[in-house]
Amino acid sequence: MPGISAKSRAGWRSWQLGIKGTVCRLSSSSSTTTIPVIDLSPFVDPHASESSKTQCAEAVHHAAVNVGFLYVKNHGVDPSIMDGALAHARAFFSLPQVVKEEISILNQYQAPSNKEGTTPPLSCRGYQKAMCGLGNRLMRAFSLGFGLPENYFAPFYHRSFWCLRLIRYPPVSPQERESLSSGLGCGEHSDYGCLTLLNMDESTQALQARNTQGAWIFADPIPGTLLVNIGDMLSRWSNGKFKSTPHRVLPAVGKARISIPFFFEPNLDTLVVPLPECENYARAHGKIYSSVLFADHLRSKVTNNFSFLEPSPTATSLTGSKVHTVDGKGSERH
Ligand SMILES: O=C(O)CCC(=O)C(=O)O
Ligand SMILES: [Fe+2]
Repeated sequence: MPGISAKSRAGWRSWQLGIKGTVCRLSSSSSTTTIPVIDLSPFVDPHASESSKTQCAEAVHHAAVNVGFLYVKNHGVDPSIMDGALAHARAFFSLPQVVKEEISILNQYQAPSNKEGTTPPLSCRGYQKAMCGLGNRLMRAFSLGFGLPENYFAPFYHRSFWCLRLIRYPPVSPQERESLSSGLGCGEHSDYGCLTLLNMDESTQALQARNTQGAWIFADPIPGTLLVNIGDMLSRWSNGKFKSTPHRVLPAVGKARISIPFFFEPNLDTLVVPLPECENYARAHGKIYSSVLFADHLRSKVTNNFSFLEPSPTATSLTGSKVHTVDGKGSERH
């Protein structure tokens, strides 16, 4: 999830080339790098062979370690679900301002429940289920990639504290696009959770990821794929081995852009214990991470990033029976 205050990291290793499978080759003036496109069908097909799963898990692992971003194709989410969500978002954003403000994050601390007259994006149950399904498939691939049992992460995700966000970037003039201080895009940040599953409209040259050479690389939509990126929490879970790559969004000239990030997170009460399987990596890079309760991690990120928030409850009360969330979604629902 984006921080409102941008954060950057120094000293990133260069993204490496040469991952197996299809590759989307993207160039910038100072470097060439790739965001791999990975076929996730072995984790969709219940009859897939173990060797096809292992191969796919290796590709996913490689991308998470070296790039922090990957496209997935044959991911098991029906295209009509993805397109339907974009259509809902478009319909919502074209509503009168006064209607949209009813559910403004500034007007309430918890998302409204599905009440009479609810605007279209709140009927998002099917989308949420599809994204949680995809998130679980990816976590199975990550488990195998770490050399763990395929269902290692399952107990941490059965009450995922997911968050769905609909974003519209208003169109800008060429001058405003040049001026990053216009505030109309999304500033450089890394996502603070585990996995972000991004559904974007057809606009190009908007989302950019920063490689270790500091070059901004466009991550344009590829039909039939979803873009996945690793967040800070999963990076920490992997003892820093997975990259939580900084990214940003430039506003589009003359045309609004819609994007729908789905933040697939563990249960709020998950104690994230950095994986011993990655300790060698952590030692070699001079940093061993400590365990953290996901609720504590989330609370500290959210309160740092959203200045309008009042001091939030303690972690212990957050993990209790009633959860409030600032992003309009919470857990305990599936
Ligand atoms: O709109 C996008 O393409 C990305 C948004 C994003 O990075 C975020 O919400 O964390
Ligand atoms: Fe982000």
